[in-house]
This record gives sequence, C-alpha cells and structure tokens, in this order.
Amino acid sequence: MKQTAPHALVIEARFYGDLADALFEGVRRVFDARGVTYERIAVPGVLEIPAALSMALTASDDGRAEFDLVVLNGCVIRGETGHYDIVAGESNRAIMDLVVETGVPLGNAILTVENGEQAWDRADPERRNKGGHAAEAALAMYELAARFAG
Ligand SMILES: Nc1c(NC[C@H](O)[C@H](O)[C@H](O)CO)[nH]c(=O)[nH]c1=O
Ligand SMILES: CC(=O)[C@@H](O)COP(=O)(O)O
Repeated sequence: MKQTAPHALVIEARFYGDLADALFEGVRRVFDARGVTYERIAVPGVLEIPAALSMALTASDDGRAEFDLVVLNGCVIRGETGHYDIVAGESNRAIMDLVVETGVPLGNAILTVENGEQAWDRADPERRNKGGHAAEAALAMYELAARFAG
C-alpha cells in the first residue's frame, strides 16, 4: 500500500449549496482524522457530476491530475414533475458505469430524497452523516484496491 496519506477529490453539486456544505463537513472530519488531503471541485447540479468525474478520470489517466479516491456530494429533492427520476437515476447510472469500468475508489453521498427534512437529516454530520459515511466508503475501497494491487 502507498506509504504517504491518500489524496482525495471531492466533487460536489452546489444546486443546494447549504446541503453540500453540510455533507462536506462530514467528509472533512473523516479526512482530517485519517490524514487524507483533498481538493474540492464544484458543479452546478447532480446531473453534471458524471461528466466532471469522467473529466477527472481522464486527466488522471493522462497524468494531469493526481488523486487516490473520490467522494461525490449532492442532493436531489423530488419536485412536481418526472425530472427527479432523470437527475437521480441517470446520474447514478452513469456514475456506477464509470466506477465499475475504472475501479476508481469512490464514495457516493448524492442524496435522493422526498423533501428538505429528509435531506437535512442525512446531510447533517451530527445526524445521519452521509458525507462522513461516503468518505469512509471511499477509503475502504482505496484500501481494497491497494490490496488487489499487491
Ligand atoms: N433538481 C435538481 C437538480 N437539477 C439541476 C440539474 O442537476 C442540472 O444542473 C440542470 O439540469 C442543468 O444541466 N440538480 C440537483 O443537484 N438537485 C436537484 O434536486
Ligand atoms: C429533482 C428535480 O429536478 C426537481 O427539483 C425539479 O422539480 P420539478 O419537477 O418541480 O420541476
């Protein structure tokens, strides 16, 4: 396994900026406790996350970006139309395609919820702390990748 502390990329959708900040606080606490360094990039909405992840992975392949693991933060709240299904379903499908294809260690804290109350219950690091859980998941997958790399 790599001896230096891992470096993480956090991609966050700022459609609901306060929720993104709460999710990031959960991520930051885990990374700080585990000595993980990180950089944080923003996209407008969850629908933009797959393209940003694809760009980052391509840059990493070309040696233009360095990161060992990725955490995705965002929130999709159901509205009046079927747009929720597009934003939540299509983005997660594309993300999983990239994860399975590349094996990038990734934790997904993209909330898909019915209302703001559910969102805050999950984003708040003092409550369900989905950001922190995603950071732990990304680190677990990083350690698994290192084990298979020998
Ligand atoms: N409704 C939500 C969106 N919608 C915006 C899209 O993600 C996208 O930015 C837009 O369609 C332009 O391409 N985004 C969220 O992150 N959360 C939502 O609930
Ligand atoms: C998840 C969404 O895109 C949603 O916020 C859109 O709301 P609406 O269906 O009322 O347009």
